[in-house]
Amino acid sequence: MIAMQGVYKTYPNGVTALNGIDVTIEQGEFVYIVGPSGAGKSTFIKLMFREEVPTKGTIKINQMNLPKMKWKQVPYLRRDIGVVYQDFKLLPKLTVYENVAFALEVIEEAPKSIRRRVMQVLDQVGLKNKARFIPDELSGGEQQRVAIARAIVNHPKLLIADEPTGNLDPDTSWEIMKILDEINASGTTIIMATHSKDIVNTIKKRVIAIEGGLIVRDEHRGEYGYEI
Ligand SMILES: Nc1ncnc2c1ncn2[C@@H]1O[C@H](COP(=O)(O)OP(=O)(O)OP(=O)(O)O)[C@@H](O)[C@H]1O
Repeated sequence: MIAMQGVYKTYPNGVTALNGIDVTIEQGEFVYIVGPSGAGKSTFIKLMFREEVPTKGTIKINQMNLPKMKWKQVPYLRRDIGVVYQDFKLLPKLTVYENVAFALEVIEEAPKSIRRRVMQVLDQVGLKNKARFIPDELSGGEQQRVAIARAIVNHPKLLIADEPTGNLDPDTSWEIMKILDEINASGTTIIMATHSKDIVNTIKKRVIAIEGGLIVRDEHRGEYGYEI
C-alpha cells in the first residue's frame, strides 16, 4: 500500500530530517513510529499525505506517486487518508456533529447520507449523545474521539496519527487505543507516531524506530526500546 524508496528530506533552512528511508507498509497493518525527539517521525508521517514533499526519492501510496503528483490531485490522495493530531485540531465554533459532517460536506456527499454516516461514526466512538456540544464542552479524550470520527468518516484506507495520546492521561489514552485498534480490525491501515512506552509495549504491533532520519529498527510485535 505504501512504498518509500531512497527518501530524503532537507528543509529549506538546511536541516536534514530524513536521510534515506526505504520501507513498505501493507494494507491493514498497524505500525508504531518511535524514536527520540527530532528524529524525523513527524516528517516521515507528513510525507504520506503530501504535507511535505521529499527532496529525493519515491513514495507510492495505492499506486499514486506522491512526489510527482500535481497540486490538483492532492485532494484525491487525501480522501483516502484520515489524519489525527496530538492537539485534536477541531473547529472550535462548530458542534461535534458539524466538525465531523464538514469532512463530508467538502466532498459534496448527499445531505441524507451525511446525516446517517455522521451519527454512525459518532456512535462508533461513543459520542452520539454529545453531537450538539462544542469542543470546549468536552474532555480531551472526547475531543480526540471527535477528531478520530472526523478522520474516519469518509472510510479512509489509511489513518495517520501523530502522537494521538500525547495530551491525554493514561486511562483516556487506553480508550483511544481501543478505538484505534477497532478501526484497524476493520481493515484500515494505521500509522501512529508515539512516545508512549506503555502503549507500544502493551498493545504489540509492528514498530519502526527512526533515529537521525534513518530507520534503525523495524520489528513485528516490537518493543518501544527507549527509556522515556
Ligand atoms: N518545517 C520545518 N522546517 C525546518 N526544519 C524542520 C521543520 N520541521 C521539522 N524540522 C526539523 O527536522 C528534524 C526532524 O523533525 P521532526 O518533527 O520530523 O521530528 P520528530 O521525530 O517528529 O520529533 P518529535 O518527537 O519531537 O515530534 C528536526 O531537527 C526539526 O527541527
